[in-house]
Amino acid sequence: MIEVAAGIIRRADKLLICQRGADGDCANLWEFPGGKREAGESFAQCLERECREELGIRVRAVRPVAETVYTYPERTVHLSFWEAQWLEGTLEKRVHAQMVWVAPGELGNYAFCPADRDIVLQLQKG
Ligand SMILES: Nc1nc2c([nH]c(=O)n2[C@H]2C[C@H](O)[C@@H](COP(=O)(O)OP(=O)(O)OP(=O)(O)O)O2)c(=O)[nH]1
Repeated sequence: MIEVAAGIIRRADKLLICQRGADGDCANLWEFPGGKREAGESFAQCLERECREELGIRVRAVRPVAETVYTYPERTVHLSFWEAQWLEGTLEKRVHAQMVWVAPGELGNYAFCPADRDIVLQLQKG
């Protein structure tokens, strides 16, 4: 099972969502930024590292908000979603096709990774 941490990062009542690139898993679909946990890392440390590496920002993982296990045709992922606080840095589009801030009510306009269905529904409720 692949373990992944993903962050719910808020700014002025909006959430940061990112579109995955055209190659690889969940190509072109939207996600919450994060990535695969490495050996010896907690989910919180993983999220903080991935945000540094992939977005160029420093965040603090504040609290876990949801857990999902989802089986794609090729693999099963265990996703740990965390509320994260932006500490410093400016967003840099290093790996994603797009990064946008959206109001929770607008999340339905984006095609998310299938594993994100429940967290998206939860966030839409506010
Ligand atoms: N980051 C993230 N990944 C998600 C979400 N939903 C979802 O199904 N995934 C899946 C897509 C991928 O199969 C996996 C994350 O792996 P990844 O390829 O982004 O991880 P990574 O940044 O560590 O990449 P790499 O080093 O393996 O290239 O989790 C989500 O909301 N955020």
